[in-house]
Amino acid sequence: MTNPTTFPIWQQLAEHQKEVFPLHMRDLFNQDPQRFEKFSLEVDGLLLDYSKHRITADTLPKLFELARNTEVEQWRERMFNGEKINFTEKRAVLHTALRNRSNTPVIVDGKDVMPEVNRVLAQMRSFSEQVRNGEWLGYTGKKITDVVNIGIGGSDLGPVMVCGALKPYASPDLNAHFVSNVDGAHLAQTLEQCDPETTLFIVASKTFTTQETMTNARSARKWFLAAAGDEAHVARHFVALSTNAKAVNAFGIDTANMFEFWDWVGGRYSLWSAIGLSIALYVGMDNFEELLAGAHDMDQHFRTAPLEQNMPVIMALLGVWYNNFFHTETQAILPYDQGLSRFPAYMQQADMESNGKFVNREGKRIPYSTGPIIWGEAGTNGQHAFYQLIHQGNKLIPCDFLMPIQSQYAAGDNGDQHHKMLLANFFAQTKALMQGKTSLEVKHELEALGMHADEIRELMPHRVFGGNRPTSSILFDKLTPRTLGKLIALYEHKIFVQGIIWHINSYDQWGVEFGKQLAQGILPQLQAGEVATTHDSSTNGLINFSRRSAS
Ligand SMILES: O=P(O)(O)OC[C@H]1O[C@H](O)[C@H](O)[C@@H](O)[C@@H]1O
Repeated sequence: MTNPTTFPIWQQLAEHQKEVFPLHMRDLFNQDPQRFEKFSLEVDGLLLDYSKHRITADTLPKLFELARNTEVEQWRERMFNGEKINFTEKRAVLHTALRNRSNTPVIVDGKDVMPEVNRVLAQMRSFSEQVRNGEWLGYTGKKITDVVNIGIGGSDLGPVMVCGALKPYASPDLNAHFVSNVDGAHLAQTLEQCDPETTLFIVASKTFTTQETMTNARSARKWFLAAAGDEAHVARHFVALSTNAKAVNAFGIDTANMFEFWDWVGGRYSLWSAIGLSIALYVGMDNFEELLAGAHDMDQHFRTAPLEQNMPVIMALLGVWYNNFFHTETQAILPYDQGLSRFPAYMQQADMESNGKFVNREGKRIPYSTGPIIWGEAGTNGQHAFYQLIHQGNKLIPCDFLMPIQSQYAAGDNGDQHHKMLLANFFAQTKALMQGKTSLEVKHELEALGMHADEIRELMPHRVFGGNRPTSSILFDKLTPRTLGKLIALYEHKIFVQGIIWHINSYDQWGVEFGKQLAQGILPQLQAGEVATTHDSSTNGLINFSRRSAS
């Protein structure tokens, strides 16, 4: 069966939702003091508290049955074993091999990929160590002080997010910059901070054909050559991360300066590959390998734990519960950690590019909801912006709250206070979203302030909080490279499980191609300054308006 809604369990879940819907979590907590113990799980130092969800003891067993009916366990093995589960691109999906620290053979097309994976890791170690210890020098003999990663999408977001998160582990002698947008401002503002003599450019592109990256890389090369003069110096200042040796060569980067990866690494799953070179340079190869080790820990857990104790599976099923039975449309990711401020953006690509699909694996239009809209922002900032809607809007928004128990920073004498405040806000928000505030509580509160009864009556509806808003809390000791690796892999596997249940291919992204194709057609028209007549009237109108303004 390919349509999950045709399994009897789907219908049972829909019925069960009708029973659960009227229940309030506040009452569920009052009735069962063991709720936290029953609905929380600790794996390798990561705690997932899923007790603040609209579930009863009957909910997850039904969802596990759905997972079993849709063959999540079998598909999981297919992925780990290198089967070509990305069938529209005829590719295996093996980001797990990139961090396979136990080094067991992983076979693709009859060949073990591990020797190649290890070869590139060794190349990354050797290069990053040379740059960091000053053996690799710029063309005038100076040490590299700035690394500029030029890439976009999966060749940017992962390294940006990880470098932001692992800043406390970074070398103080090396700045990491990331240029992605084809808007010239991004490159120009970055180059203002760099000196051509001491800057290393990493051109990161799986395909090495992406318009934005190639344009930025060409402009960076021009900027560099304007100072360095001789083309021969390019070799010391430009390296490439790609699967496409031919295009790297054609661009003018010696393939000796190329760090390879393979077509079985999806762009949005590529930070574990050579695409992580900027991370290795910034925090050192030992820390990069710790990141891989953390992801490997999570891979082992995901692969071996029974569904009932499997953290990515539980997160995925809760997501399906809301998405398909409560018909929620979005999922917020709210890290209470400044270093993780790009984590929601990273997860946006990982999740939405993977599961934003409208046909199933047979190419049939899907009659049920697939991937959610992922969004979010670091706490506590978000609290002062959009949390109003989460608390009192009329949309149900499941939220993931994430936080390290210990900070990496002591902000002066007040250091501990900062972190305690952050924790207090985290706990308070999830509590408030769960329990809400009743009219009686509002009444007592306002009476205590000495407010007149008429005014209380008028204000009451505005000050009531419905609560019953679902949150997962993910706590961990400290945001170390290893923990970060686990966290990212946790979400990757959550996305995988949901894709299997929805019976879609989570590993292609044809939807991105269409806009790219059209842009390729419009660009020559803009360059030629032609009057546009061949498009719809809106597109013609916009192009022609831009011509007028440019002249
Ligand atoms: O690494 P590249 O080949 O330059 O691709 C960069 C990005 O481009 C595309 O638009 C894809 O949708 C992304 O998945 C990919 O990460």
